[in-house]
Parts: sequence; C-alpha cells; structure tokens
Amino acid sequence: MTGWSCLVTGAGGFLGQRMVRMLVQEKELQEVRALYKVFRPQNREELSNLQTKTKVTWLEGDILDAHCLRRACQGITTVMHTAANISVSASQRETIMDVNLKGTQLLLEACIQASVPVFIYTSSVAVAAPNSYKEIIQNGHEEEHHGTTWTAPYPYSKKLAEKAVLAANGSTLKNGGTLWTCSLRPMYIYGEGSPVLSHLVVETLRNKGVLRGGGKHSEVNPVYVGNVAWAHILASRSLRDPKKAASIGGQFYYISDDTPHQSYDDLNYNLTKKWGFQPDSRQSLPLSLMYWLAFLLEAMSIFLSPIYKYQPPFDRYLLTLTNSVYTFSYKKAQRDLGYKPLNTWEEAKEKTVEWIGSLVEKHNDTT
Ligand SMILES: NC(=O)c1ccc[n+]([C@@H]2O[C@H](COP(=O)([O-])OP(=O)(O)OC[C@H]3O[C@@H](n4cnc5c(N)ncnc54)[C@H](O)[C@@H]3O)[C@@H](O)[C@H]2O)c1
Repeated sequence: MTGWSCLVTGAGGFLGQRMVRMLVQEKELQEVRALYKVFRPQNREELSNLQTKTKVTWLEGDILDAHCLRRACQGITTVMHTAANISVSASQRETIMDVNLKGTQLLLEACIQASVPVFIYTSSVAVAAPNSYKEIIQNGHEEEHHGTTWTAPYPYSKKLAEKAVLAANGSTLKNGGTLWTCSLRPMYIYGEGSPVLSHLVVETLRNKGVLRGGGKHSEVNPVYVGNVAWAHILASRSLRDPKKAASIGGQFYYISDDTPHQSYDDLNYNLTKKWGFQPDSRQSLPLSLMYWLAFLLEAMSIFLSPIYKYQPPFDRYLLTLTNSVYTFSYKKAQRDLGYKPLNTWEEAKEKTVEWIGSLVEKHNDTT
C-alpha cells in the first residue's frame, strides 16, 4: 500500500472527530482533509492538538454545495463520508432527505470527477431495523437481508443513500480507474463527545438526577465510538488493497462490539450511576397503548397541518426505535475486514463514565 490521502466529511461531528484523530496515526497517510459544515474555534484547537506528522487540512462547506465537494475531493484517494443529519424527527423531512441522500449522491459524483478510487459510507443499523417492537432480531447478520420499511426521513434517507453508494461500486472514474465503495452500519454509538449523552446529562441534572426513561423494553448492542472509527480505517485498508477491493467493494457490514446486550435505559444507567444518577422508577403506560397514542398524535398533526404546525412529542418510529429487540453481530466485518474491537466494554465504559463525570463537574461549577 502506497501513500494515500483521506477526506472526512462531518469532521466536526461526534464520529468524524474521532476518525480524524485515529486517521492521523495511520502509516503512509499523507493528508487528512477535514470537511466541516461550520469550522468553529474549538475545531481549530482540536486540529492543532493532534500530535502528528501527517498533513492536516480543513475546509468549510455544505455537503449540498457541488462546487465545494469538487474542491474537497481534488487530489484525494479515499473518502470517508460520515456527514449526515441524524435527527429522527419527522418535522425536518426535506432537510434530512437533502443532506443524507442528495448530499451523498453529489459526493459520489464529485469522487468520480476527481478520480477518487475509495469511498466508505457511514450508514446505520437504522437502514435494517427495527420495523416493529413485536419483531425480535438477535445477533442478526448480513445474509438475513433485513431492511427498514419506515418512510420516516432518517432511516429512509440513509437506506436510499446506502443503496446509491453500493450501486456506485465499480463505476469508472474520470481517469479510467475504478471506484470501490462499501458501507458500514454501526449500532447506536456511545462514547466521549456523544451529543445524545451530553444532552441526557444536562436534562437529568435539571431533573434532580432522575434519568428520563423511555427505552426500557429495548434490547440492543450499542457500539463504542472508537471501535466504529477503527472499523472505517480497516475498511479503507481493505478497499485500498488491490487483492481485496473487488470482494469487499459493494458490500455492507454491521459494526458492533463486545458491549453487552442491554436496554437503552440500562445503558444510560450503567454510564451515569457513578455520578449518582437514578433510573426513573415511575410506571409507564403499556407499549401498545403508547403506540396507539403516537398514531393519534401523528394523525392530529396531519389533520392540523393546513392551519397549524403541530409537532408530536413522540411518534411510532421513535417508540419502535427505542423499545425493540434488535442486536447485530460483527462477524462479517471480522471475517472480511479483520475487524476486532480496539476497546473492550470495560475500557469503553470507563472512558465514557469519566467523560460524563467531567460534564457533571462543569455543570455543577456553573450552577
Ligand atoms: N450517533 C449514532 O448513534 C449513529 C449510529 C449509527 C450511524 N450513525 C451515522 O454516523 C454518522 C456520524 O454521526 P454522528 O453521531 O457523528 O453525528 P453528528 O451530528 O455528531 O455528526 C454529523 C456531522 O455532519 C455534519 N453535517 C450535517 N449536515 C451537513 C451539511 N449539510 N453539510 C456538511 N456537513 C453536515 C454536521 O455538521 C456534523 O459535524 C452519520 O452518518 C450517522 O448517520 C450514527
């Protein structure tokens, strides 16, 4: 494998930041180019703190700006496309579809024009499951052909974007070379810097240390952010290897790790109990009743839409997402990409718990 250069989109995000930090440790990597939607002073600080000899450059621009994407891809040999709108709210449908689907299509086109031979897409388990809280998927795998049936904007846009990425595999580049693509489907990602956990901490502190429930019926296998970043690096090594590219190109892989299978509520409790957070012990309505309630709220939102924009507090997709049993194995990634989680559950938990402690301390200092 000779020298290579890598563009990371969504470089300012939770996963993108970790990918940049890990990439600069890669041998023979000549340049990491980080694409930010907005380049903030803290991004400058993060980049200047990277202890590396690798050239690190950055660009600011929107994934929907074709001109910016052409510039971003110039002279690059690998693209890791992690930028996305990760909102699961149905209210921003057009923006989510644009950023996640159109943005991915524009980036693929820019890669072809700039002759970038390797494209790795950060997809999501959401493109596969869950479809119903009554369905159980345990240790699901790629050969089972799971696919989301939701038309909610997040899973739908990610599903179509993944399809576009995998269909582009084998395309002819402007210089006559071949484009190799693959897609990684991480489970729910946790770890230091998670905006979801950061929000949960602030919300729980305001709620006198009582965690918001809502996901106690689920059983999932969340994945640590460092392990997801590592899977991207291994995928890029494989796609850059001429002996492996043809067999890995066009494939998708579930990315999980050895985090124990548990409910979302238990995960939140496991990561915060050291700081005195308590689970919500109140009784909740039966799931089937909540589901019907969600249906009524959605119907009301449609009914009112000509005169009033009503945003339901939850919908059937969100309820299903947070209350279903769906776990996936990483065996195919292990077999094809040589993926083995870098961090054990104990290490991942310890790092995340300590980071949560720093958030609690910061919050207590300012109140
Ligand atoms: N967080 C999870 O649990 C999870 C699970 C599975 C898959 N994923 C996928 O991982 C990827 C990264 O997610 P994350 O958790 O780091 O989310 P994040 O919101 O922290 O990062 C997404 C990044 O995309 C950028 N972005 C959004 N709109 C953009 C636009 N119009 N132009 C340019 N950049 C834009 C944002 O600025 C942000 O930096 C996403 O593709 C997401 O679908 C996330």
